[in-house]
Amino acid sequence: MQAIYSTSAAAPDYALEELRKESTMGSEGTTVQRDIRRIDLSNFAARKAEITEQLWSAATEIGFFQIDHHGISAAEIDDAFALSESFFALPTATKAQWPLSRNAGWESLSQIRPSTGTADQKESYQITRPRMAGLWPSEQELPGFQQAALAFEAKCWQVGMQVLSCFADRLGFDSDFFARAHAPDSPHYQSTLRMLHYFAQDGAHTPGTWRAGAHTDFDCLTLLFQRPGQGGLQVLPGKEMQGRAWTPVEPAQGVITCNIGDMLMRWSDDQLPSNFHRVKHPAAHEYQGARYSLAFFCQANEDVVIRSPGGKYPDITAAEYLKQRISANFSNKY
Ligand SMILES: O=C(O)CCC(=O)C(=O)O
Ligand SMILES: [Fe+2]
Repeated sequence: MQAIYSTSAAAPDYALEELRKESTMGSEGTTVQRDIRRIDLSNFAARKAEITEQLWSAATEIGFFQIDHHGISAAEIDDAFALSESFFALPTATKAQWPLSRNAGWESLSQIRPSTGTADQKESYQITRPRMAGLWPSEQELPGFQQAALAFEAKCWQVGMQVLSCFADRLGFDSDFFARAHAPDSPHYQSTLRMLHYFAQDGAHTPGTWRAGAHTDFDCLTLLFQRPGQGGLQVLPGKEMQGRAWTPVEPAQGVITCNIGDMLMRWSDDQLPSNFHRVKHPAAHEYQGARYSLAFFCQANEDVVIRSPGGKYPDITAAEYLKQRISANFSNKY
């Protein structure tokens, strides 16, 4: 795979500070255990003030955290993984009918992170509601897929908006501010459900490659589902970024790992830090099989203007913001 970007002297001149930062993050670094906070969302309406305090301190101090009792059952998560596995089991020629464009459709070995300059060793299928014309498997190819995938996407949206409503309260916006900014019935909706399949490890990996190279997410908030036994995710807390000491996030049944993304970092005048994360190849003594994960990216609708309370950054529409980030990862895919 030809690298488009490298981290050498020829590194491109990125317009956004977020991209410049990312282009320096490709090195191996070290690993260190850190406590990963788990926040219980049960009885959300009655406990919202308490949950908000816990989310806010985890998000401002660290930038990633886990939630449980969030309203998506373990069985629903298992079903979503089964759906994703059935999709990736389709023949390559079938999946190639639905090529990725603007966060919708299928790609394989095509995402080149500014941090590494090499392609992630994975395939993914992304669902962005208004952009799916011609990109769904037919009922013959995968019966019930579209309906089940959209139902799961809607559940993720609900959870994402609950968490964001807590941040809205603390940022001085009204509680529904982010739900309006991510309104799913708008033609400008651009939140994305991403199914990911990291290939089984077949011998030693090519040096310099990653299952997913180090990056911060482009969005406001990411909900990430992992399968027990299929680890590899490592995170770097925003405030401790300079130390390059990565922390493994072990998968746990029913739990959602959450990241703050760059869009919300900007929207909060940097109060809520995004954090770098990556997916490493399994070590020789670890499970070598395929890894599946599911990510839901809360990305404000295209027509929404990102204007932070303190005005630290100039206004930018969510459309323009994502366009710059996606263009730096996928050549000609926006
Ligand atoms: O698969 C994972 O665990 C992480 C995926 C990820 O970080 C992404 O797609 O942005
Ligand atoms: Fe990510």
